[in-house]
Amino acid sequence: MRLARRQEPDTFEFHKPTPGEQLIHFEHISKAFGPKQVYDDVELDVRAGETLVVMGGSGAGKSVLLKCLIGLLRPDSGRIVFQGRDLTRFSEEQFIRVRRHVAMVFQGAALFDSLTVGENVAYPLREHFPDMAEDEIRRRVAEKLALVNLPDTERLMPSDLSGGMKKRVGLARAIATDAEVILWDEPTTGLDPVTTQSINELINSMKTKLGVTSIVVTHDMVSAFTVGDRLAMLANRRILQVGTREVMLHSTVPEVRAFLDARRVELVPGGAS
Ligand SMILES: Nc1ncnc2c1ncn2[C@@H]1O[C@H](COP(=O)(O)OP(=O)(O)OP(=O)(O)O)[C@@H](O)[C@H]1O
Repeated sequence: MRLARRQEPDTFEFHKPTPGEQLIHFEHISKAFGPKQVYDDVELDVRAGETLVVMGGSGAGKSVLLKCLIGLLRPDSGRIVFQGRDLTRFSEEQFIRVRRHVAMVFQGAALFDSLTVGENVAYPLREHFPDMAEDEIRRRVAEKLALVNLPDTERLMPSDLSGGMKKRVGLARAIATDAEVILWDEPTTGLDPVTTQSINELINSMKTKLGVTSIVVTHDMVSAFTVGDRLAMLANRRILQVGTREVMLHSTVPEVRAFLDARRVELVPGGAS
């Protein structure tokens, strides 16, 4: 049934994209907090099925970009176009529907401490699908926990978990609704190398097995160059350069060069592919 014109602004339907097509476009985004100008004319596109890494120094505005995409913050001007729809004009109610398809894995996992692991993962299912049967919720929770290598942990409490396990529960919760786009805010910060590697592998397997599009914000250049199909450098209130690993490794943009040299990216095993 075709919706009446007056209802159109209240709907948000995700259409399965063709891999590689433009999915999201940040268009002339500006944002300030009081006197602090965080963005001035940010331009960035995200393609369906890719992992796009956003890198930049502390306070550059990487997390704010993700928060603008899911409506937790609003740009002052510009548009965020998602499959042809301008999200900056969306109401909170519409963003709730967007968040079914665009899930964020928050820095520090942000689990509910008073809920079991199982209830944490079930939370978005109960929120977005109030009519879903308990059996189906249990099945999906078990499936997602298995996917993040934490099978049979439903009854544990967050306080029983290590930092890496909490991150993985946060991921299971983010993917519970089968979101097509996942936003990762510092997914490997503070993790040991083995857990970091398992998170990198998860990001890659979300893409290869499920066709998920990811935006990853990270300080961790090993992770950035392991998971990123393209990398974007955010600095001086703008996206200064976007490119493949190879392009970025050989960047001649002074800010990008200085950022990468300071992190010795050339020494990253497998970094230059
Ligand atoms: N809700 C807010 N209110 C006021 N200022 C904010 C808010 N959120 C972010 N900022 C400011 O915006 C700037 C960018 O923040 P953001 O968290 O995006 O940085 P970041 O690049 O992710 O940094 P980090 O790598 O340290 O997490 C910072 O100066 C921050 O203090």
